[in-house]
Amino acid sequence: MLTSPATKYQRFDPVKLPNRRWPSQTIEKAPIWCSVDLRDGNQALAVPMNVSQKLDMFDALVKCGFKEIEVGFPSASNTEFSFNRRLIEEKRIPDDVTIQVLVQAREDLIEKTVQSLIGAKQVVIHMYNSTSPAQRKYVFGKSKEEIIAVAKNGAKLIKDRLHRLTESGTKVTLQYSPESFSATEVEFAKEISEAVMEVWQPTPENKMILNLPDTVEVCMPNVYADQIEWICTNIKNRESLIISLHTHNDRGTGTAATELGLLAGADRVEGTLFGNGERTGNLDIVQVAMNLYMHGTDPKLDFSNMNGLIEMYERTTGMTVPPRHPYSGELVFTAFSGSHQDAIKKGLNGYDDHKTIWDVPYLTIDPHDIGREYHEVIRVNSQSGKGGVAYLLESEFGIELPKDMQREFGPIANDIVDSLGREVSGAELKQMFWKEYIERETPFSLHHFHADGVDGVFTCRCSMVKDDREIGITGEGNGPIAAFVDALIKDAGAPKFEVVSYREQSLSSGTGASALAYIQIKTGNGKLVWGAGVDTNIELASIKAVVSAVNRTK
Ligand SMILES: CC(=O)SCCNC(=O)CCNC(=O)[C@H](O)C(C)(C)COP(=O)(O)OP(=O)(O)OC[C@H]1O[C@@H](n2cnc3c(N)ncnc32)[C@H](O)[C@@H]1OP(=O)(O)O
Ligand SMILES: CC(C)C(=O)C(=O)O
Ligand SMILES: [Mg+2]
Repeated sequence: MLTSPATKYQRFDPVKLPNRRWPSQTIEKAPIWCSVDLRDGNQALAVPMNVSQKLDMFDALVKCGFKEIEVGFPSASNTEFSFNRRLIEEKRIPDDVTIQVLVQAREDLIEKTVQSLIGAKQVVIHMYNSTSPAQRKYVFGKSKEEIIAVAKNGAKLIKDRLHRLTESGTKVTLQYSPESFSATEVEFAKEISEAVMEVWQPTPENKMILNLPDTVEVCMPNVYADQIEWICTNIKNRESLIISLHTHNDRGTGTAATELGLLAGADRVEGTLFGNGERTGNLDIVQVAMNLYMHGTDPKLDFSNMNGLIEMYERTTGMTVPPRHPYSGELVFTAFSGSHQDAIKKGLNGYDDHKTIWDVPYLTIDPHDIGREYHEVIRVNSQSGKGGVAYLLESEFGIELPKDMQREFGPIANDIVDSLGREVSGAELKQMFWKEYIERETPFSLHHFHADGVDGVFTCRCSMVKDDREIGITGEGNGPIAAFVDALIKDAGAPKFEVVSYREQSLSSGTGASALAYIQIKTGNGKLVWGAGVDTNIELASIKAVVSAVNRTK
């Protein structure tokens, strides 16, 4: 039996912040982004990336527009160290990109980290130690004062070595993370951060980064926002700090926590592509950036080749992007269901007319903006309706079914798709359409048709096969179609009917015929039936459409 949660777990105490301001703020501009793919993402992989995979990813991150990239934990392994050296020695870091490295507050590790950075143009040295009650108790077995001493000592060890970088021209920014910040008492997080600030002495001209991680997501995003606002309001010398967010996704709200944290006053966001990272992952930066984009704010990151980015990510990390992953997943712009397809199709047509503000139902952004095609948007299975079927026929083959004919063919296609029990392609739908309308050759099939006339009086002569027997028929009317209808009823024994609707269209090359005609007839007992015919000759296409409609009355 499951333990009662009340006896095993406890609610996370919210921060006391009665006059919180973040709920009425809006995000007006992109934050400073820092990708931690090559460190936090990498450390969470069963098989971490090798140097060449890390180089590939580094280049891709630069291409997306990241100006700050945490490239690794150089004291962790030879791979991590030599990756840094290759980036620096091979001059692979663009002038406007800063590399960031992570290190614990330990002397040997700090020493190695500094060595790994010699020769770089600009770097962020990111030091962390963990501060929550559970970490203090279990991992370090230290009091609050002793944990502060670990942080101050690490900060000093770094400070003492800075001249080795700055003297050779490297610009260094310092970053401190009270790891497990969101599970730490805010007063203690402030105290330890201020202790590090005392050592590093940041100024408004030479700021340090204070990164406040939701190392393990333990609370609701509004609580994280309260914590961030509390720190922003209460910490000394706020103007000398760049407040940075670093969320994980244990409760599934990493994106929300980051966005609310930005409302609460943060300046900077750390995260990874597609949310790779420890356990349930880091914040997915693509999501937050695209959320800004869909509100009309330039995210200052370029995800216009989303498929290329996914290919690189999957190749280098061995991870996959789930099909429902916001913005990037394979199915996130796809509608299978009928009413959604109908609305999207109408919305896309409407957008084509005005081309101003994107307002297509069910699509948060224009899929083209991230390099996706419209043919991925509407896909047909048994949940689909006539709109989806018509969309595929039109977008893939230029077949523009009259609206009323869509109502007739939609359910026919739906029954077939339902019995197949799978998704169908546009080509299969075309085949269904051809079988249902164009290839209907019994009981009547046309062999030869000829009509001539003047001043609204036409005569036609045709040969047909009826029930496997060749017959010749003639008729008269005010046009070739009317003459043919007369011949069919009078000489071929077709039941009485009249043509009530007619449309024709030309087809693009490659479809095997240049004209497609649609005819709707009304039989003697009032039944409405559509027919369709194709031919290189438009007159013959319409005559064939009449035959198709008559054959379909049975
Ligand atoms: C939330 C995060 O993502 S933090 C980043 C985590 N990333 C990584 O750990 C990846 C890279 N890490 C590594 O390769 C290794 O852990 C190394 C090289 C950093 C250290 O290796 P080792 O010293 O062999 O082992 P290990 O990590 O187990 O060391 C733990 C010790 O460091 C101490 N420690 C842990 N974090 C810190 C810190 N930030 N500052 C100071 N000491 C720390 C622990 O208390 C523990 O001390 P103890 O040995 O007295 O119990
Ligand atoms: C090192 C820190 C910033 C970290 O990755 C975390 O707390 O999640
Ligand atoms: Mg992390």
